[in-house]
Amino acid sequence: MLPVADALRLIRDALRPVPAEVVSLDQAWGRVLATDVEARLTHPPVAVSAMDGYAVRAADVATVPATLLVVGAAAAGQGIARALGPGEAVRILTGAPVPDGADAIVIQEDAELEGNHVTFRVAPKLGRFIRPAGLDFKMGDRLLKTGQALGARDVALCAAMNVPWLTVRRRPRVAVLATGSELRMPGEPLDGSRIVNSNSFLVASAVRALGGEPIALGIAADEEASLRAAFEAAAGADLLITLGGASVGDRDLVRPVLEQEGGTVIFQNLAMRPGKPTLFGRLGPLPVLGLPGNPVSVGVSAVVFLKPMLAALAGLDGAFDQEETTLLGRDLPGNDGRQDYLRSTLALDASGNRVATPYPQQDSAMLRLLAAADCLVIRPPHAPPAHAGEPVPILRFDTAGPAV
Ligand SMILES: Nc1nc2c(c(=O)[nH]1)N[C@H]1C(S)=C(S)[C@@H](COP(=O)(O)OP(=O)(O)OC[C@H]3O[C@@H](n4cnc5c(N)ncnc54)[C@H](O)[C@@H]3O)O[C@H]1N2
Ligand code: MOO
Repeated sequence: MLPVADALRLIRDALRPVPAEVVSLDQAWGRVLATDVEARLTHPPVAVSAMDGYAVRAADVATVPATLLVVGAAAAGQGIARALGPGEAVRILTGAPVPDGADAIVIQEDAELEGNHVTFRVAPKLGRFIRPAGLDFKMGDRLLKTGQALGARDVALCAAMNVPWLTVRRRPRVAVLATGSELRMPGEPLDGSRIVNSNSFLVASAVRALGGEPIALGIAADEEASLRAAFEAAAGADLLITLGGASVGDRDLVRPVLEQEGGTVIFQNLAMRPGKPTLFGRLGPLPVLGLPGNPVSVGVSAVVFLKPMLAALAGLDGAFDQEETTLLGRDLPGNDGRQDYLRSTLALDASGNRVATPYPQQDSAMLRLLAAADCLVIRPPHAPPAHAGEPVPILRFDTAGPAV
């Protein structure tokens, strides 16, 4: 049985980022940059006022009260044509260009206007409330980097940098194939001991949440011809995920058919629970992840494998380090040789610490607890008994994308 960390390394070594495409800003959220992004302007382009008030020469207001002549008004995007002379002030609004000659802004709360004269009772410091040109960024500054996923703030920054188009990785296309003659699609008539296909929906939804594009290949029967046809339909995808038929039973055909078709198996059988029969291989250029059929194995694999795989296909930096640490909410017995992923709730204790509490029942077929869980507590192979209050590694379900 291969340790999970080794499996992740083999997966990382086998995956390459998908090609890039150009998208407009309104399609950019959640995408991963395939080039650095440079500012196409300087922001602010000129010195501007940070407040509503009066632009002055600080030296004219060094002794207060001081009265100056108001010679014009400046608003955002609309400066005044002439420079400020001695004894002069300009009415100025937030964001307006500061007139030449002015070197401080006095806010209007500290000024008294009478006719076209303004009196100040507070002496401003040199440069007060003036944002110099380029305070935010300068033309040519590289503010966003290749491999970065774009959140809402990043998209806004690109817009402010006057960059309307971005070169990003196209969404990885993930073909999803359920296998099992017992399976029916939700809503189909069910007879006998048919099972409803839930796994395809979990994986397709997770692929979407992780920035990919799922391709639904439906259900293959437990027959070689059916699997073969489905494998052919996956050509052109960036990744094929098969669900079920991964174990050692007579009807577990994913591996035999993959090998018959000239594919290779890079690993199978992991020291993990659930998810032991997980397989990773290749069919020509197509990476193949074979997950066991148990719905909980699929849910766990979505976090443990799918997330880093989609990150690697999208060229996302640093996404293989997803573990966090929280405190354990209950005592746990010592572990055997498989790394356990325990469905757990996450809550704050009375002191404000985050606490992860595993459910007492962890059967691999119980989808209900998978859906209710907030995170997975990781129990490394041969971990000694753990006590409530100890720090433990966890994987969260709710940290898919770059969000805001
Ligand atoms: N002798 C052994 N038997 C088993 C071993 C083993 O090492 N030796 N491993 C066990 C482990 S661990 C797992 S996990 C399962 C995985 O088996 P398969 O990958 O072959 O999964 P299936 O048999 O196809 O299905 C298992 C279970 O899940 C249901 N299922 C399948 N697909 C779906 C779907 N798309 N949606 C919802 N539910 C699905 C299926 O009906 C079965 O109930 O093997 C153990 N056995
Ligand atoms: O590894 Mo299986 O997924 O334990 O249930």
